[in-house]
Amino acid sequence: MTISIWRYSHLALAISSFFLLILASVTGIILAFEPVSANLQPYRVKHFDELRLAETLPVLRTAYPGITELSVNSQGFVQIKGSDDEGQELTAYVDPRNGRVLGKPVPQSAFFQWVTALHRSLFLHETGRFFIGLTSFLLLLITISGTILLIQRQRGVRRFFSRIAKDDSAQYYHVVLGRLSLIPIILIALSGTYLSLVRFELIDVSKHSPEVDFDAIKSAPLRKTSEFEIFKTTKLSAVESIAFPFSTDVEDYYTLKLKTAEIAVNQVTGEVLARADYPKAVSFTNLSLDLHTGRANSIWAIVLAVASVNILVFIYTGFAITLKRRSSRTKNKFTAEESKFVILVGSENGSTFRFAKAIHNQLLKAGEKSFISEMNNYGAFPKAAHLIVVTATYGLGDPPTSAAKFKAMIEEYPQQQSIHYSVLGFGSKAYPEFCKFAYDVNYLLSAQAWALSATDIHTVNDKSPQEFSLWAEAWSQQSGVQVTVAPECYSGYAGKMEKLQTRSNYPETTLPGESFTVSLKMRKRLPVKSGDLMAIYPLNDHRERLYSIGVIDGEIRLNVKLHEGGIGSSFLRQLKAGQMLKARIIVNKHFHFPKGAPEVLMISNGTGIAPFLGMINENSKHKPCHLYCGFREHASYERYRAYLDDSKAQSKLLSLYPAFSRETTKQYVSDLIERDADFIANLLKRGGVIMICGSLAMLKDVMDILEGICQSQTGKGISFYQSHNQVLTDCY
Ligand SMILES: Cc1cc2nc3c(=O)[nH]c(=O)nc-3n(C[C@H](O)[C@H](O)[C@H](O)COP(=O)(O)O)c2cc1C
Repeated sequence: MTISIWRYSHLALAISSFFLLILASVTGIILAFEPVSANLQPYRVKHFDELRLAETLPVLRTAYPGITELSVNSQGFVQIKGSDDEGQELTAYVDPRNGRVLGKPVPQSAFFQWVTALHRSLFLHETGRFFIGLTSFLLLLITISGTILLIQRQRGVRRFFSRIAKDDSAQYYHVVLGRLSLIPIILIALSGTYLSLVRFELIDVSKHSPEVDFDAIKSAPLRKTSEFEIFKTTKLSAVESIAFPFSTDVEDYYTLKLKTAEIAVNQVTGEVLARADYPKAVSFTNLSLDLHTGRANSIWAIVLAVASVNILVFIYTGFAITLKRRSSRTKNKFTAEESKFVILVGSENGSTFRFAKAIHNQLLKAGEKSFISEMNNYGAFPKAAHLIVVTATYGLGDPPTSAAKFKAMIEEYPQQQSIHYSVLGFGSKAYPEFCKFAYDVNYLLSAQAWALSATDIHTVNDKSPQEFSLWAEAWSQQSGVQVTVAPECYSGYAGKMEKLQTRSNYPETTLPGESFTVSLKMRKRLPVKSGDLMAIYPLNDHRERLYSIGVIDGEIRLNVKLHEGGIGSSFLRQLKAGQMLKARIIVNKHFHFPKGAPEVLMISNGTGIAPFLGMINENSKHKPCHLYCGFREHASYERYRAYLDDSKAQSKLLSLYPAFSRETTKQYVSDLIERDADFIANLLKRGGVIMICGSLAMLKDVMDILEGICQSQTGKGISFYQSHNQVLTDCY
């Protein structure tokens, strides 16, 4: 919740000041060139910072007896005023070491004058100055709120400088540049605000001249200027200006205007006649001017210019992010109460909403009553038959703002009828807790009495249209409503059809409810792996059926359960050896054999064993692999036994635990998992991976048991291991 308060403040401040910020930034970029070009002038002498007044004033007075004033600008150029030998007025930059004229001061160009006036006051005098001051202050607040958002995004101050995952270009650049230019922008804003307060006399910077007691002025002893103590100790770089005495009269004195004080110096004795220190605010004003204008240092001026360019980039990327977020808002044609399909979305930056909206639009097009909203708007859905939750993950596996209340609300408002739910998680593997919130939501839903799982949870890494399409296919198959990857999500996705040849199809006597195995030969070597999916189109129309693939000895193996009237299984069952088949291979990367894992535990029931048979075959490195497989009767297991025994003999499979649900001692695969709780907990602690393939009912039972094991033995929920890719599922 807090994140949204800072975000809305950040946005509101940016909206209220963006026009003036653009103007101030553009003019600021131009004005940064003035100190850069000024600093390029050759009027600052070598070792300027070391020069003392005792060295320079006598030289200048000798060279220019008519000198009345000396001033030092912020670039360290020494300018004198007075009259030359011929009595002509003289204004020049000089070398303070020898009095040599270096050049003539040129007034600020008309262009820079114009830009300066625009930057300072918008040509509106005091009113303009007020608005510019206010803009500086707003920039300060924007920077503060932006910094807080950045800290929240990075999950703590200590991670402020840790890597930023690149997942969305506008946001990525907004954040990366924000972090880079944070300090210069804060300084621009602070100094600008301060200078405005000074300008409106809200800060007192009044300088008082020193009060000289003329009665006390001494005319002896006569000292040389080079021996004046104050001149020996004062550096030229500390001076703003020096007024020379008009005459040799002892009552005429030197007036030294330094950066911090004004001092009157007896021209005969060199004594300090009086001193008036400036208030501290004067030093702050000078510092603010240096920081705000870059007048004293070309490199800083360039930094300021770059920071000003960045402000323009922030304005652009900030509004791009906002527009994207707002584009996800949608008006519903049907109410939550009357809709059969309810889509709840957890999205921070709008991209998840785009995908969810594509589903919603397709449902509406198919004539269905569909309702889409934020997850926080969870409520009663009396007519709903399907609930689709599409959510991103943020922070440490946290919900996006629009889903922050979901967990609490779901417990509070149980639905009155059964609803088929499906969870689709969006996330990025660049973060340690991949799609954690989606896993949490899936688990939470699975625990609700009214909720029936329509599909296994699916995840989408970096907005992958392919991964989205896997969910769409699985869900379409269950719901009977076709959902595809809409062009707004991805325009280039087109599944390529491959030609495969049937090698064998057995047993030939398969009856409905029983399973059979189809072996398919690839005409050319396809980059297919066990765990990938194969889509077939049995009626040559949009109707698609998906099967898990096991690859054994270069052949694709499908284990299929024959359904009475099932178009996919009936089609596959009638294939004869040698017959050709057109199919689409769908890469299902998240369910490939985890090569990096130290140990793998596979859990299946029924035909879910198919991908595992291939993975065991793939295990040439003899990684410890354990298979827990459930069947109805011994007969179904017999078909795989020889192969599995052989794999054990070759050390490709370490342990094998079959469970039979329709034999005299009824046992489910979940019973075996419960029995081996300690072993499973230790396997997870060692970094091992659990893979589950089979029916959704089996998945629910197994996940409930795994949740209990994980909570009691590791102190972490199952979603933690799911989000760390230690629990992989592919169920239907
Ligand atoms: C600050 C930040 C934190 C994120 N944290 C996670 C995370 O912990 N786990 C994850 O899987 N994805 C994480 N992501 C990636 C987002 O979930 C992913 O990009 C998602 O597609 C964004 O969806 P949205 O545009 O609808 O908000 C994070 C992204 C950002 C910007």
